[in-house]
Amino acid sequence: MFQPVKIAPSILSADFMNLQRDIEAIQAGGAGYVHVDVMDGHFVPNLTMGVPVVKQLKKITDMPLDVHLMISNPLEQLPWFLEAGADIVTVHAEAAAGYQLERAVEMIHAAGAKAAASVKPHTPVEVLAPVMAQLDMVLIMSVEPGFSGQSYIEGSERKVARTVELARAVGAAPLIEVDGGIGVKTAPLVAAAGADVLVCGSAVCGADDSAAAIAQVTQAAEAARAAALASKEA
Ligand SMILES: O=C(CO)[C@@H](O)[C@H](O)COP(=O)(O)O
Ligand SMILES: [Co+2]
Repeated sequence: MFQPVKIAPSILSADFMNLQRDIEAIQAGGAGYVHVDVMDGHFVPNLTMGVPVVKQLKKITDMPLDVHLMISNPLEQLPWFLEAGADIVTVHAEAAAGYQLERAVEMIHAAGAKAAASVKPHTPVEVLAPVMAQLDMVLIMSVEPGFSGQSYIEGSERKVARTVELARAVGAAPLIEVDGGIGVKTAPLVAAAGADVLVCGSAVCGADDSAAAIAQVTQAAEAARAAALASKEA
């Protein structure tokens, strides 16, 4: 908990006709990861990008590719994304019932990538208990997955705090990423609760100056995190 906060700009809000330009801008602005939202039109009611985009991104940036799979039957497609160069792969608990989530984590690790699991807003984070000790990252959705530009669901920060507790209870310390409606106003809430990685779509890739936006969100998050830490120590 309380590692330096990193920003993972979601390229879903980037200008696809100028994607390389946008990637260079977020890298220069200090982004920690490139967040790639893969949607299949089935698990979520939207269709976005897939393996070819991950392959091309790998050629133009050395920022870690944080691939958020919002797809049904993730075990079928996981090998494709791993082969394409995904550095962190997130699988949704709702799409990987029973043993499938454990299997997904094994497959990701066997390929040398980092494994993450995500829960939608109405799914309790407790469903991740069977794999919590193996996870490199937990992704808490603070909007219903499917679209960028939605408003942060109030109270999502409580789920972040709960995730910290659950992880600690099994002696684990996965990174905690929060995704959906994160910007200067909401970043402080989740950072104070223990979030390490903030996905920002419209607030960063949708901004005129993405580097300035990264700096503003990071500053807001770090200030809240420092205040939370100070109040714990007091
Ligand atoms: O996974 C998703 C949406 O399903 C996200 O990564 C969004 O793309 C983030 O966009 P903003 O809410 O930050 O605009
Ligand atoms: Co996402």
